[in-house]
Amino acid sequence: MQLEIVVCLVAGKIEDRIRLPLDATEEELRACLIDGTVLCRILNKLCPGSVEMGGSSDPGFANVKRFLVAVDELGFPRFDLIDLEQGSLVPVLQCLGALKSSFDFGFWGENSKHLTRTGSDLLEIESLKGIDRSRGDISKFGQQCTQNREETQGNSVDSTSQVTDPSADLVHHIGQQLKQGTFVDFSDAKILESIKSTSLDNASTRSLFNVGHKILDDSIDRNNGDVPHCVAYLLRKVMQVIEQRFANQAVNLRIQNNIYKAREEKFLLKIKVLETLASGTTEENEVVLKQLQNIKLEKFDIEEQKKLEEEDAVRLKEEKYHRDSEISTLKQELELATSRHESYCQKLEANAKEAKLQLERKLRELESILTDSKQNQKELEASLENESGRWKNKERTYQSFVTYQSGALQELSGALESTRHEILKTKRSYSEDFNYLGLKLKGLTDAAEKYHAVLDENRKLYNEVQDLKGNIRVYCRIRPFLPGQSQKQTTIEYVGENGDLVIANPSKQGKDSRRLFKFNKVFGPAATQEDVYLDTQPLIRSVLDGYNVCIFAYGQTGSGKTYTMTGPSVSSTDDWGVNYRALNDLFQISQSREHSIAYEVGVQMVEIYNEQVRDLLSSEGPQKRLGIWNTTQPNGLAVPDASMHPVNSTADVLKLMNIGLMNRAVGATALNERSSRSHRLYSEWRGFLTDILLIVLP
Ligand SMILES: Nc1ncnc2c1ncn2[C@@H]1O[C@H](COP(=O)(O)OP(=O)(O)OP(=O)(O)O)[C@@H](O)[C@H]1O
Repeated sequence: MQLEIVVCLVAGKIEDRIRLPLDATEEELRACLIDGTVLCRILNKLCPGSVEMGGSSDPGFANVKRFLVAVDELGFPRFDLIDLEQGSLVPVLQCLGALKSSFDFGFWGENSKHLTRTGSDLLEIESLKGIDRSRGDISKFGQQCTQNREETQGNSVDSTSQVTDPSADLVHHIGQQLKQGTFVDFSDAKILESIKSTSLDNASTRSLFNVGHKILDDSIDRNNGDVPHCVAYLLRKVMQVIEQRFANQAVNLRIQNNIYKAREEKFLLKIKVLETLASGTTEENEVVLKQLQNIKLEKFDIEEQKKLEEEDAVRLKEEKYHRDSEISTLKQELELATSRHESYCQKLEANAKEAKLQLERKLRELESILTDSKQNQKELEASLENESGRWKNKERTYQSFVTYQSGALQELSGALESTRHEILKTKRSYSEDFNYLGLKLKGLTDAAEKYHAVLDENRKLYNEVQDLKGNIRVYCRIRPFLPGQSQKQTTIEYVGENGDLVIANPSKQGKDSRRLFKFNKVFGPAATQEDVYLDTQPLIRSVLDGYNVCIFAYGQTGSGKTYTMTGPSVSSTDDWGVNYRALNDLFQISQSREHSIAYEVGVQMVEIYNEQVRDLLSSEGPQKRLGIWNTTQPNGLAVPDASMHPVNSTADVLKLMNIGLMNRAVGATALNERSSRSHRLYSEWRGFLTDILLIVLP
């Protein structure tokens, strides 16, 4: 393949042939085009006079610069000088491709027609499209040219239509994206990029119409009536390119028209000259005739050419008419699409506003949540810090504790070792002592046996002393006047140390006006609870030695029986009466003897009222009567039928007494009426015995 064909193609005739081999490299092509002469010639042949060409001796790249200025003015894609100098040749080839495309379209009028006749050469330019533009592979370009030549040999103008259109890729690309709906997602910048990358300006007008149709067909196929913004933009771009081309074409037609008019005037002038010559000499006429024949021949050629051009003009007009109608249809569709697109845009804007509001609301919510979270985080961090501080303190404490313990352990193990030695030593001495003590123990056992015998003797003697003191002892306690009785006259005239008591009876005269009573001891009004108990205490030991003991209080109502036997209050031990003190001693002595003797203590609580005996601790209730009180019965005051309750401490007795007292209160009737035999004994002295309490120890 030779580049000269490119030159021939656009120049119409071969001048300054520059030969390039078929497998020309990129550098060979660059060397061919570098001075700009070839480029200027191509452009001048396409559009005569569009570039003023300097000589090949012009300094620098003057011709290239002129070519680029002219290309800019004509609205073709350009390339930079640097591309031709050392960069990629792809932009250069794209520029030539655009020139060729405009040629296809017949944009260049006369020249284009000339060129269309050189169909095979045209294919060489077509082969420019065969270059892998992205890689600028020139060798491929050569092979493609050869291939195209072979394929299209014998074909003329029509073969151009079979050659791949540069914008076919664009149509296919746009169709694919419309089908996939990916255009909808494109931004304007992306669409622009896409349009640039697919060389919309280089596309043929037919292809641009195809693009328009494709967009509209796909828009109808998609059935939703909406034309995406980017598609509308592309459509507008296509329309602009087509309009620009038609405008350029109209300008060109006007230029050609002017050229034709000038030529016509020139021919008319020539005809006039010929007519003038017709009236001249024969020699002159022969010369003129020869010239005339030449002119006729020339005229015939011109007429032929004119006829062809007229046909072209008609064809172009028709084509223009069709394209005008297509343009108006496209414009209408474009307007429709624009209005749809605007409404779609408005809808989108409304949606976007709503979405923005929602997002702002969500953002506020999220911000508040974030603030809360930060607060929580701070609190958690603070508590974590406290906790970790606490745990560190604990750790330190435990650490020191462990250190201390391990020290103590070491000490203990040392002590254990020494103790072990000590034990062994002690064991040895113990066995020695044991043998020694065994002997001693035998002596002690003998002594203990003797001691028990002595103890029994002692006990016997003690109880004999108690007997000697009297089996029945009667004590008298004088109750002090109660509050409010201070004005009362006392009936006690004399209290003897030996137990004598003289009572005065003011109602009687003479010898009967006073009477002497003899007791074991008389306690005065100032005697304490302890004083009263001291005489009773030795008898408690006799109880534990197996003797029967009975302590009871006898006296008129209000004489102080309960006070003496129980006490005014239980809370203070000083107030305790005979009962509590006796029980306390009973348990103390029994505990002190527990190693040698086991005692069982039981409690009965009965009430004798109107000679009727009632069991106050009976499980059958306080109303249970045990029979008639009879002082002559063999058991004396003991009541074998009353229930017995085992006790181990004074507290147990107190509990039982509370129960008994409660039962007594529940069962008591007509307490005020007293007619017991005992009362009758002292009825004679009732009036003046109210301050006397008898304590009887049988
Ligand atoms: N030695 C005393 N010192 C001070 N107050 C006493 C003394 N003896 C009795 N009293 C008081 O006299 C009042 C009557 O005493 P107490 O209830 O003991 O009589 P009682 O003989 O038990 O009467 P009853 O037969 O009606 O039960 C009580 O208020 C008591 O505190």
